[in-house]
Amino acid sequence: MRIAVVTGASSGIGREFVTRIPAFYRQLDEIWITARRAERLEQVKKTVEEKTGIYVRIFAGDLEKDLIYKQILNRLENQNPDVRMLVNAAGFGKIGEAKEIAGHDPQAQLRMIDVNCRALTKMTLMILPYMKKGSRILNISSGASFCPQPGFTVYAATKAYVTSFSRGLAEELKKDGIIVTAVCPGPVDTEFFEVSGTNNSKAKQATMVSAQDVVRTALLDAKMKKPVSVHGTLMKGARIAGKLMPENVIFYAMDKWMK
Ligand SMILES: NC(=O)C1=CN([C@@H]2O[C@H](COP(=O)(O)OP(=O)(O)OC[C@H]3O[C@@H](n4cnc5c(N)ncnc54)[C@H](OP(=O)(O)O)[C@@H]3O)[C@@H](O)[C@H]2O)C=CC1
Ligand SMILES: N[C@@H](C=O)C(=O)O
Repeated sequence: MRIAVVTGASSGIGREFVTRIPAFYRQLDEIWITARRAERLEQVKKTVEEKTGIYVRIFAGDLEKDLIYKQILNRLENQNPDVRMLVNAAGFGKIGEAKEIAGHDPQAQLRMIDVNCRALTKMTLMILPYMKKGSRILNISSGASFCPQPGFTVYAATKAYVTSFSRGLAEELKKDGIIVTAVCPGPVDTEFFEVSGTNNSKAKQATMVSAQDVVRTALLDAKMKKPVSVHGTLMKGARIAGKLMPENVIFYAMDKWMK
């Protein structure tokens, strides 16, 4: 049985992947989707099943808790599927200085590390034994992984982990023919900014792209076995600048970017 697994499937980038994966892998038997909001997952299931005929299996639960992994692992052990694609899209950010955020919500940034880094790593390591030559892992990182971002410090640090983890893993898995792509978008028009807190940044609003465009680029880049997928000229430039610019110039630019 050939399957794809998508986390963060209840909205935004993850949901967009679920709708596009059937055209990417035409011989899938099932897509397994996960997020906390079960009713949202039901809507995604209905839409995708009606459109493609592929069975969508729901795992509703919180990636900060153990139960969801047990449920998925149980199913993996019972069905021994060939996982063609894993998309780790679940994640969130909180805008603000680290000390400020900790002052009104002491757990928020630790939870961010749990979901953005720990859950992504745990899911990847759990599913890897079920992947074969030609399987793909897409980890949704961010342009925020290109350099430190004061005012979004912990979030940017979690995404630096995701990009680094994905690039290292991509090298390790080359011998097995498994392709890993870190997807690094700039601002994307999703519910992300409802969760992250007010997005006053005019630069972000002016450069916002759609989840459709980001996912289309990501799937093409994964097809071409690229280790990093960056949608759009601006973010491609930001990636190069993050490598070449002196730190004081980067921090000046980040200050403007966040305002
Ligand atoms: N939007 C943007 O500007 C950018 C986003 N990204 C990254 O893209 C990814 C997807 O974000 P995006 O689609 O934009 O945002 P959304 O808020 O639309 O989607 C986030 C998804 O993550 C799931 N999720 C969050 N916390 C948990 C949890 N504890 N357990 C299980 N699922 C969880 C949510 O589901 P539910 O609430 O139902 O649990 C939801 O499906 C994230 O990793 C984000 O960091 C990267 C660059 C830019
Ligand atoms: N890239 C976006 C989040 O990851 C942002 O800059 O807000």
